Amino acid sequence: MTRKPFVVANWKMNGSLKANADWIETALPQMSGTRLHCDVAVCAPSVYLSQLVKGFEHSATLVGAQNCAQYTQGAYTGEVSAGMLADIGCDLVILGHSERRTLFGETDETVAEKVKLAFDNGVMPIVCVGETLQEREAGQTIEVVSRQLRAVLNKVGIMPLVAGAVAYEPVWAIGTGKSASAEDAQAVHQALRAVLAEVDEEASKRTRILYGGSVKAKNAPELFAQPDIDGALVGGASLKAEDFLAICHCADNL
Ligand SMILES: O=C(CO)COP(=O)(O)O
Repeated sequence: MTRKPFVVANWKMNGSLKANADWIETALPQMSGTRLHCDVAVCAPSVYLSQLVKGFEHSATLVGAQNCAQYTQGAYTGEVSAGMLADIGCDLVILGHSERRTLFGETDETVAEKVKLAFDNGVMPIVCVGETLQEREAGQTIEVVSRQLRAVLNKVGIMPLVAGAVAYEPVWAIGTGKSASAEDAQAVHQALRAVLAEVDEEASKRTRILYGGSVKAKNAPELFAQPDIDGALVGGASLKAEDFLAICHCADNL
C-alpha cells in the first residue's frame, strides 16, 4: 500500500499580512501545477486563513486552521467553529496539538469532540498525539499515544483520519532542535498503525501518519524513509518558504 506523502506547515502564532504574502509569492511557483508530487498544506492563524485560501486558489496547496471550537455555534466568545472554517474554504484543521493540550487544557475528550465537528463539516482533521519527556523516560510512550488515538477512534471511527491524518509529535522534540531518531519515530508510528488496525485493518493502511518535532531538510530524508512515516508536520522550519519547500522536495524524492 503506498500512501501519498503529506507535508504540512504549522505556522503556529506567527505571520502578518505582508510576511504571508511574501511566503505565498515565494512558494507558489513551486506549489502550483505538477511541480510537487506530495500533498502540501499550510496551517495559519485563523485571521489569515482567507488570505491563504485566496493566495493558493489556483494551486493544489491545502489550507488549514490550527484549532476549532468544540461547539457548533452560539455564545462562545472568542471561538471559531468548524462550520466557519468550512465556510471560508479551509480544507483542514490541526487538532489536539500538544500546545493546545498543555497550554489550553484540551483533553482527549475535547479533542475527540472537535474531530467529530470538523469531519461533520467537511474539514479534514490532523490529529496530534505525543508523549512528554517524563512519560517517555517512564517507558509510557506507546501507552500515552495509544490512549490519545483511541479516544478519537472511539468517538468518530477511523474515516476522519483516513481523510485527514494522524501526527505523532513527541512533546520533547517540538521546537527543541532535538528530533526523535528515525528508528524511535518508526517504532511509535508502527504502534499507532496497529491501534488504527484494531478498528479497520484495510483503512489503517490508507491512513497517513506524519511525524512532527524539529523536522528540517537535513533530517527529513531519514524520517521519510521509514515505512510508517508518511510525511511531516513542520513548525519552525515552515516559517521560511524556502526551508519548507526543501522538506517538501525530500518527500518528493522518495
Ligand atoms: O509542533 C510542531 C508542528 O506542529 C513541530 O514544531 P517544530 O518543527 O518547530 O519542532
